Amino acid sequence: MTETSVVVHADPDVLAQAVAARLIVKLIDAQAERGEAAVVLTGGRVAAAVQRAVRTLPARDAIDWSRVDVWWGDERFLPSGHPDRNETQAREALLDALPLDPARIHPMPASDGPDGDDPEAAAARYAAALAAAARPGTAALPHLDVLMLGVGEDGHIASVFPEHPVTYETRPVSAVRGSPKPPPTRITLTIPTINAAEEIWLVAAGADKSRAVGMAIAGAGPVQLPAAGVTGVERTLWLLDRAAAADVKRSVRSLR
Ligand SMILES: O=C1O[C@H](COP(=O)(O)O)[C@@H](O)[C@H](O)[C@H]1O
Repeated sequence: MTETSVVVHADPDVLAQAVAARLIVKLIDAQAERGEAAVVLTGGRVAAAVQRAVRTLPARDAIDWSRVDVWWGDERFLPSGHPDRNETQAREALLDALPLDPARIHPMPASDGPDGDDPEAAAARYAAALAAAARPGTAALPHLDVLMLGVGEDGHIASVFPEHPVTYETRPVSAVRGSPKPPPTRITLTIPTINAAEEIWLVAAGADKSRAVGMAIAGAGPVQLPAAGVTGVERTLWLLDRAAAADVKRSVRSLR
């Protein structure tokens, strides 16, 4: 039975600190239970703030980072090291400061990677990497303890944009052409893959997110508002600051 909760924090800084603390505990618990942990990162401003907060929290040392797999929910299809790549952001904000096993860091391919400037081939390559990490006898995905998502002003999550054909995609990973948000070419996990994660955390801050967040929690259509279409296998958690939560009914908020 999946559980959905909405947790509201005072401001973006408190939100980032609280999500970082929550993520550290989640990874500690996953390692205690399974011996390893897997997190799916997202890009964007709140994600970067959370990543920086994890770096500064001493409790991060309670995690055996050599047994953490790091995946991405989406990527801007740009050359390796480009400052707008979600991978570059995460490496600078957090990953470069951690004793991770390089073999367990799984960035989405870059546009100057093994498939060149071919996002469909790059998406297929990432799907193959996910399948290769799946445990024998399970679906073509590894166990994903927590998958983090930002929420766009238009209600997009990862690189699944409203009314875009990718909202209907059933393959595990998709190229995205014609993204309404730059850059136009991206790679994304699709909704069915996102929904295979044990927990999904949607993290949003700022008044410009309030309309999309309010409509998604109220149950909008997932094609019109992709944030409305995600549900973790065990848990879906909305982690918001007060401004982003302005249009969320008080009756559905679990904490303030
Ligand atoms: O382009 C993207 O945007 C979303 C949201 O970013 P934000 O800065 O508004 O928080 C992000 O979740 C996604 O990973 C990224 O590619």
